[in-house]
Amino acid sequence: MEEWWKTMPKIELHAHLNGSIRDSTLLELARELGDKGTIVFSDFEQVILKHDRSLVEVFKLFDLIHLITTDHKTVTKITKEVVEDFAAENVVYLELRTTPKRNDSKGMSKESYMQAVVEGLRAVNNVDVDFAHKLDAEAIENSHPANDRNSESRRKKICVRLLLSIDRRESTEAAMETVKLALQMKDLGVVGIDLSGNPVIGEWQTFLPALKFAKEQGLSVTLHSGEVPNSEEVHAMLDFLPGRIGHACYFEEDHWRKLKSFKIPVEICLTSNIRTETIPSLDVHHFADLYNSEHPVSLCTDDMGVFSTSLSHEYRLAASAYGLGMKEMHTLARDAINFIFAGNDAKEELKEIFASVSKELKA
Ligand SMILES: CC(C)=CCNc1ncnc2c1ncn2[C@@H]1O[C@H](COP(=O)(O)O)[C@@H](O)[C@H]1O
Ligand SMILES: [Zn+2]
Repeated sequence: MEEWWKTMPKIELHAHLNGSIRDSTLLELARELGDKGTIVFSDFEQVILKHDRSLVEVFKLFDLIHLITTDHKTVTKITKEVVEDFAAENVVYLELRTTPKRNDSKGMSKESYMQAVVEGLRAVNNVDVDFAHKLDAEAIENSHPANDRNSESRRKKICVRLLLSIDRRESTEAAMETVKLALQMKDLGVVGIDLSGNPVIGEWQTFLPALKFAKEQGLSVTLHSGEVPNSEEVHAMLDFLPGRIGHACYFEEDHWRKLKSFKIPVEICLTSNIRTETIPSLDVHHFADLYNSEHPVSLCTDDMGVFSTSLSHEYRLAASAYGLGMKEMHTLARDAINFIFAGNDAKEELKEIFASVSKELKA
């Protein structure tokens, strides 16, 4: 029998596309590029197989990953696989984030990069993907004609929404371009903006105009916050009142007070924080205090490929580190519905899914 942390429905709110690639796919793509002479495969292989990476090494690995994922076909393939992997472990709602990238040598614009991502969502065929309400029925009908849908009435379903990330290396103009693209893509399941990238790079003031614009235009915003000590930036980020924040590792007393009084939900990435040594061990992780004070939190993977984890594994870790039982885990997973960025239809559907499992738990 599969373990309950795998079978229980889960919600993933903090997953970076290029950090979630299967090791096998990464190696396969690297080998192809090695054969072509674009990269030295053995260097790459060593970095992928290394597990105790420092913060600097993690961002080096991202640069390497970007070297091998910057053509449309690959972006489509990895998107498809990442969604399939989350669905396979019963993630019922996924907010997948990615940085739209321009790559002139491949004829790629930020927009065509995102089209390739959407292609990947359409290409998933072992699970139904709800990613855009307007296109939902049509997409499902095309990929599974009515006849075989009857025989597959118990197919799994995953609801996917997209967040476009602004990389901290980007200029105000580039950030603004990403926000405008997100607005254009609202009907394709884009619900918000993320600010991410190497936390020692870039200034809050650079991104603020684009983030403000996003908010004014009705997009939700989540921010990587407190990945390195930067008190002033954390205050500015909290004052911005984002829909959620990620990490909150180097928070001080004043920050916690503000976070709690503003009730800003926190995306918690246990393995990521331990691997990158932003938190020394699970027993001193801020999850415990936030959970005990009933502050809204959600367990997330961050980069399930880069950190060799899965959302099920994150739940198992939390269960054993903080002594939480099956019912508490179910409630924790369910309560994330309150701070997903998708609209009410998706929320209602998720409530039903979780309610039917609650009944089973009580039975
Ligand atoms: C090292 C450390 C503290 C890791 C915590 N986690 C992260 N913090 C900030 N940005 C990230 C993190 N993980 C992934 N990213 C961003 O997401 C990108 C990969 O996904 P994508 O290309 O946007 O599809 C990376 O290049 C990086 O810009
Ligand atoms: Zn992240």
